[in-house]
Amino acid sequence: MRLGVVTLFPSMFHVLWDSGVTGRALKRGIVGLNLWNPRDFTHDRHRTVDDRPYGGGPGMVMGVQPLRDAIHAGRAELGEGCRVLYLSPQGRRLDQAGLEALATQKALLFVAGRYEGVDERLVDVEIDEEWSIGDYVLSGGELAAMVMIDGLVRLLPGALGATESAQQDSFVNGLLDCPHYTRPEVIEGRRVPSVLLSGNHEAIRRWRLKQALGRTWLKRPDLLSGRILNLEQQHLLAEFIREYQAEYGE
Ligand SMILES: NC(=O)c1ccc(NCc2ccccc2)nc1
Repeated sequence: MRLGVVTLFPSMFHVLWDSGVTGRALKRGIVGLNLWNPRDFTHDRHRTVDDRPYGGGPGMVMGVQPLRDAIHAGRAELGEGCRVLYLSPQGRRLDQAGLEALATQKALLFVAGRYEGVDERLVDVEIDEEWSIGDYVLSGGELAAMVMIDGLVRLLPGALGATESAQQDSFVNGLLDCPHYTRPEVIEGRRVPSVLLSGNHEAIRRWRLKQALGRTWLKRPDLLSGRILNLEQQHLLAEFIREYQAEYGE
């Protein structure tokens, strides 16, 4: 998959090369990442990248010509089939299903807005999809783009080692993750659940599934309302609820 970002702060993206899953995927060529900075497409002495809003008011808008030229350069490099995504609070709310849909694309060009955003006519003409990573305002679209890139890369074949893919599975099947434990066996008098020390892999699998179902029921019942549970899952969740209510009443 080929990725591109149009951003006034390209140095922010260097962390993607430094760390873990994304760094390895980039080194292995599983994913490519190119950056285009509108400031490199300015022609005035001050390399101006912002402009005043029509209608007045506080704040500035991203200047049209440098941004448009940067987007065109990115599109030219990534190929005409690339989808141009704009990060903004007005966009479609990102979730795992959204990441999975985007991961099927051959090339994505993220446009990271700064200031008050981008001229609406550029959004209409240049942007294919608008995405939001949550209902809050950030100083720019860069961190939102990095969140999406991290989530996307993990879904590409070969990006995750055997160990990391376990974590992916837990949420991919739409449930919250089960609890995790490591040494020492006792912390502040709290022991590791004995099933995890039993070596009984089938019992451990069922315990982890039961915990994932139970925690989803407790913390995010909305994730359960939209899905069918198979017989084993129904049984394990019922068992969790029975034990929970015996323990905590209500
Ligand atoms: N919730 C998000 O995904 C998000 C994306 C960008 C952003 N800030 C940049 C910007 C501000 C206003 C208009 C367009 C872009 N803040 C939050």
